Amino acid sequence: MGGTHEQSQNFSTNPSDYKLLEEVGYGATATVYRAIYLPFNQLVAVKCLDLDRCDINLDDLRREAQTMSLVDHPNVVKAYCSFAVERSLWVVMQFMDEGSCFHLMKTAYMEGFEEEAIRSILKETLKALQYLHHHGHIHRDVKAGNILLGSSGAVKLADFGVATCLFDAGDRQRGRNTFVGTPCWMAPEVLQPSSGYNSKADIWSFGITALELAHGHAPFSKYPPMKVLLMTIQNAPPGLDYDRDKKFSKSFKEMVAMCLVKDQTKRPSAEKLLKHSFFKHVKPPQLSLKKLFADLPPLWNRVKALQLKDAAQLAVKKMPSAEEEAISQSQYQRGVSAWNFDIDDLKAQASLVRNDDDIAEMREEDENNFFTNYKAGAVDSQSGNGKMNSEKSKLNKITSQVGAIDIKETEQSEYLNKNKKIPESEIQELGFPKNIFWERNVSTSKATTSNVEKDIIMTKTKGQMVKSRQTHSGPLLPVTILNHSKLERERISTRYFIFFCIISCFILDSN
Ligand SMILES: Nc1ncnc2c1ncn2[C@@H]1O[C@H](COP(=O)(O)OP(=O)(O)OP(=O)(O)O)[C@@H](O)[C@H]1O
Repeated sequence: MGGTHEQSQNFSTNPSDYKLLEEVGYGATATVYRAIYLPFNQLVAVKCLDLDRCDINLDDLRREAQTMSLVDHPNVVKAYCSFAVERSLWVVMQFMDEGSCFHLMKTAYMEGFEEEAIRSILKETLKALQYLHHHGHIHRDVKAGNILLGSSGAVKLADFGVATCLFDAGDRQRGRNTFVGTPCWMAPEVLQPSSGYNSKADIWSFGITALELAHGHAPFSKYPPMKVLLMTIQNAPPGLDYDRDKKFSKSFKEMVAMCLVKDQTKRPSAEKLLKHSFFKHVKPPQLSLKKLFADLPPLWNRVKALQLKDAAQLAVKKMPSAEEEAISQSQYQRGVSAWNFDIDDLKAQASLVRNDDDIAEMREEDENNFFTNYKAGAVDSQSGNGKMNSEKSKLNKITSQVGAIDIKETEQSEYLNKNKKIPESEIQELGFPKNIFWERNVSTSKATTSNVEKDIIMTKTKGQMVKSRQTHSGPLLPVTILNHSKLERERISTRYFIFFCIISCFILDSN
């Protein structure tokens, strides 16, 4: 599949050849470490997939990882090898030292990037899609969390293949209370069992990703998955708004609108989209992207700070629904990922569809409250002194369950320490400008703040990964990627079930 663009020596499958350094990322099923491959003294990323969380078939997973190793394009993250280490699977890949666009936005660009940076990121991503589609593959998980950046300005699409397999084999077996993809990035035809989908579904996801990069969150991300499914089918496609998105160019708006056409046959191919005027006068990514990271601490400190923030938020939410919140956050983080759904959860969510506006409203207020209090009054312009006003009565109810969270500025770190035992020094040592997470969020619109919490990633424990006995290993072997007959069959039946749920909801709604 193309020429060699990166170092392609054989990497060993012996875990003791890899020295794991800091944690540089985490998703629903994996923790990613910066690591050194000792024989070559080369920096790599090691993605440790927790098989207990996934309950997957190792052979399926290895087949997908093998696919990744065959992909060879400057805009696709290269996987070197994979092997099992006790109850985890390690995937060794290129290290991208600025992490994902998703994490970068959560750290420092909560309202999204400027158009110039978006243009570069999208153009490089589109080149990756053009390559994959040309070779007959569908990525199926295009989203900001899977677009990785390097400090030199490199942009690479990640998670090709592995995620697909994981979600197929893992989630469905685990049943309720496990992770579910929120279908924010999912094309409408994926929900129509009769129509089938093809690479044009990636173009829809690409359009949604463009909106995610522009706003800091994907459209509909504040809603529960079932609601998103319904909105994707019923509503007009999301897009850049004439009024709200004045700062973006006409050609950007046009390009996004071309991707987000419900009729997949009317969507352009990646190749055609690359010729759109929006991508004509793009600066080299080295120029447009480098400045994004200019004043930021190293990736691992950013990731650690995000985890502390998550932990603090979960501490504030010590109430019966805290577990739900954690799941919800994970759902958002995980995204549409391979377009598979947890049937039991969808059933439960379907029964909530009528009330989810209330839920969303409550969450919005709750989130506003968190930031108001956590930032010690800097956000809540209405109350001035940080106390809640009558419009936030629902929130009062929540906070009374949580306990006193109306913290004064001087009490902020004390509060953190008391509730999560996070040393203040640890927060300061991360080297952030003061309140970096909130800098771009002060006095933002309600819509923006409301999505912050959804975008937060569940905190994960590092201790799950064991660096010991190797139980199953092997080099990556060439195999075909599209060999998912059993998985595909399951996927199709799942889609029929979803379709059935949706029809039921329509009937319920019309009654
Ligand atoms: N090669 C890499 N170099 C640097 N950081 C990486 C690399 N791969 C992944 N990451 C970081 O780790 C995060 C989680 O990785 P990944 O998305 O693969 O995990 P996951 O569990 O499959 O997530 P999800 O299920 O949410 O897609 C990414 O968002 C990114 O920030």
